[in-house]
Amino acid sequence: MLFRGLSFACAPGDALLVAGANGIGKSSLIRMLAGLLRPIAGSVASEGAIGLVDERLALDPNLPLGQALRFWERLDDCVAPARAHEILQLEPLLDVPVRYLSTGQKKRAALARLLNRSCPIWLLDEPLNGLDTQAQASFEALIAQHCAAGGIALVASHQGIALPDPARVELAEYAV
Ligand SMILES: Nc1ncnc2c1ncn2[C@@H]1O[C@H](COP(=O)(O)OP(=O)(O)OP(=O)(O)O)[C@@H](O)[C@H]1O
Repeated sequence: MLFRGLSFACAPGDALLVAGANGIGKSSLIRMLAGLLRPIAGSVASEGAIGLVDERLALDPNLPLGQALRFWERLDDCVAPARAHEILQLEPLLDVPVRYLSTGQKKRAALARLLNRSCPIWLLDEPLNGLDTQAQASFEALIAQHCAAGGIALVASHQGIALPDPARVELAEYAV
């Protein structure tokens, strides 16, 4: 048992920060919200498509990045993939096999998958991990834009992250 008695709601435009020490259950909560893990008790209701970014890249390590991203761009009916490549500065990397990308480059590739889906609910598990200061600031700006356009951003992070007027869930308060 990780936590009990936790309840919250997010409306369009909301940002919510899930905070807590290593192992408290932030990733588990995010996986429950994404429908990948079933809580022992309680329920999750959501309206609208959910985009999850966590430590798993979900890109073929043997393909050049452009081709690996194209797999998802086709599945997701993405109409303007070049936009995400540009925003995340992936253009110079499109011919590089995914397995050769650095930690931060891989994270930017995962974020491109998220942008290409244009889904209203973002579940972000440690989204700044591996990003340099400039890439962190750019992604924080993207989160602010997403919320300003009526999206929801729910973020688990143990490092400081700038979110627009965030609500905060301190998981330690619900720990069992
Ligand atoms: N499938 C599983 N079966 C059993 N225990 C698990 C499982 N997945 C995670 N745990 C345990 O649940 C606890 C919470 O893990 P979780 O990954 O949710 O923590 P976290 O708050 O995201 O940690 P971190 O900040 O280190 O990423 C940990 O003690 C972990 O070992």
